[in-house]
Amino acid sequence: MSKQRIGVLVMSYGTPESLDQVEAYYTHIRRGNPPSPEQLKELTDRYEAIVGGFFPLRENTNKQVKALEERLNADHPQVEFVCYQGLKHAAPFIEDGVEQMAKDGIRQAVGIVLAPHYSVMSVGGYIKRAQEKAEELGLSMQFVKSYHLHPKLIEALSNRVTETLQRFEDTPKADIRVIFTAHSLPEKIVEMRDPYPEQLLATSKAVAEQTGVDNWQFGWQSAGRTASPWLGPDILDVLHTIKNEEQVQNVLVCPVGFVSDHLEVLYDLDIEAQQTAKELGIHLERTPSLNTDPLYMETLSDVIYQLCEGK
Ligand SMILES: CC1=C(CCC(=O)O)c2cc3nc(cc4[nH]c(cc5[nH]c(cc1n2)c(C)c5CCC(=O)O)c(CCC(=O)O)c4C)C(CCC(=O)O)=C3C
Ligand SMILES: [Fe+2]
Repeated sequence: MSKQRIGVLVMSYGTPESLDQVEAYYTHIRRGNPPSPEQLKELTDRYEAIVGGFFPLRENTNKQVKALEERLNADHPQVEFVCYQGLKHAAPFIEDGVEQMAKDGIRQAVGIVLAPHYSVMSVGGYIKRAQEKAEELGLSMQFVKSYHLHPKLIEALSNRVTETLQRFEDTPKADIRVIFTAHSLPEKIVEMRDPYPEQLLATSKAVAEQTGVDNWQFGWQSAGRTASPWLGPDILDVLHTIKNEEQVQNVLVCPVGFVSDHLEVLYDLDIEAQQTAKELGIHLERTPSLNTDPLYMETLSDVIYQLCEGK
């Protein structure tokens, strides 16, 4: 008898492949509205600032998907797991991934997003698109919605916090403010009783507990520049406030909402927040991204398998 075959749609944000694709990418994020020349230049400049217009998210997602497929098949040799990529704003799009599964004759499929926290505006959007395409093709799919408290995820993040605290050398731990961050979303999600802020706080609290960190807080980052308000306080404002009101001089930023090196980490934190910290005389460090951390791959493998087993 042949092995049971399960298709896994691994979804991620997506990034351009080259600088000339930035406009199409940005237009897609803006739901078909092309950016103004100023907006396009501003985004292109940010990509150029991070390692000279290289798009690390592309390679990182490729590596994560490959590592996850290997992990799943090593953990469960009785099943054949086949991973497909589905990106939100770049090719291969979410719909392309679902279509490829159907073409390959996949009968059982699950979907997961490379982002641990659920929001109807983020993960919810990925799932909706995959679900719609799957229904159109008569493929039945199940989805992992969040995995923000999985013990191996907490362990992976805690290891990074503990290791990065060493960079402050002789500074007592109590004098280092740990700031957990995630991508901001429009404030209206709060009225919608969206679980996103609560899940992010739960992850932060679990990591703080596991690392014995008492001096911590949460801050938002990378808010959109639109007329409607976004969740705050923003990390840049937090840096000003804690320096001016509490004389904090050492900050460790841990971006718990992101799992990969990309623009939000390499630009918004490493360039923009670092610049603000320098101006304020704050020593700022950031925890390394998870990327293909084996504990992160095990987290994904576990939650996918549990879903397949109906646990
Ligand atoms: C919740 C969330 C995550 C985390 C969860 C997840 O991973 O899904 C995330 C991740 C990412 N966001 C990314 C890039 C961008 N996001 C933008 C704009 C927006 N993000 C939003 C939300 C999120 N975004 C929202 C509500 C907007 C406003 C427009 C809209 O309503 O959709 C813009 C437009 C310009 C700007 O505002 O900066 C860019 C370039 C990249 C890729 C970076 C790279 O290429 O290296 C990544 C991983
Ligand atoms: Fe974004």
